[in-house]
Amino acid sequence: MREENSFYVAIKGLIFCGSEFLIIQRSDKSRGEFHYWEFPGGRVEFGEKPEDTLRREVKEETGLGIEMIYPFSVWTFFRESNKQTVGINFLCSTANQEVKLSNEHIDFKWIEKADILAYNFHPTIADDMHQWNWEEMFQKIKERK
Ligand SMILES: Nc1nc2c([nH]c(=O)n2[C@H]2C[C@H](O)[C@@H](COP(=O)(O)OP(=O)(O)OP(=O)(O)O)O2)c(=O)[nH]1
Repeated sequence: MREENSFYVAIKGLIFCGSEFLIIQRSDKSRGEFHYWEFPGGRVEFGEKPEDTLRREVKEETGLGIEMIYPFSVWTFFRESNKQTVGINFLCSTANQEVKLSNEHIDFKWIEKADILAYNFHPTIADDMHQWNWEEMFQKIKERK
């Protein structure tokens, strides 16, 4: 029998600390896309405000507290043909680089933008990253200091 369609909203954070931002590597316990690098965040639960989702997910996945700056991209992702996620990425900052991972991830790195090609992101994220307005994000981060 064909599985029902499902639909989620996800909020993810590009979290800067100084000129570096945080990437985390999915484990075997993730829902899919195993071992790819990604950005912290996750699905909105019913009744939740998106800002609260991001703070909750970032806390669960990394232990970090964040400041949210602005949403900079909107995306769509299909897992199989019947599970759609619509996502929003927020630029964020944090004062602290001490990360405590959950069992959904196996590694983390604080990297500079010049380093992204060294990491294996899911192709859909890798494609999107080239479209992001990095200049604008660096400017906003600089204004915060
Ligand atoms: N096109 C595009 N796809 C993205 C981006 N970020 C992002 O995680 N994805 C895709 C690839 C990820 O493996 C997938 C994760 O989807 P999801 O948030 O629903 O699933 P999850 O398993 O991480 O959810 P959760 O357990 O953390 O709640 O979404 C992005 O910026 N652009």
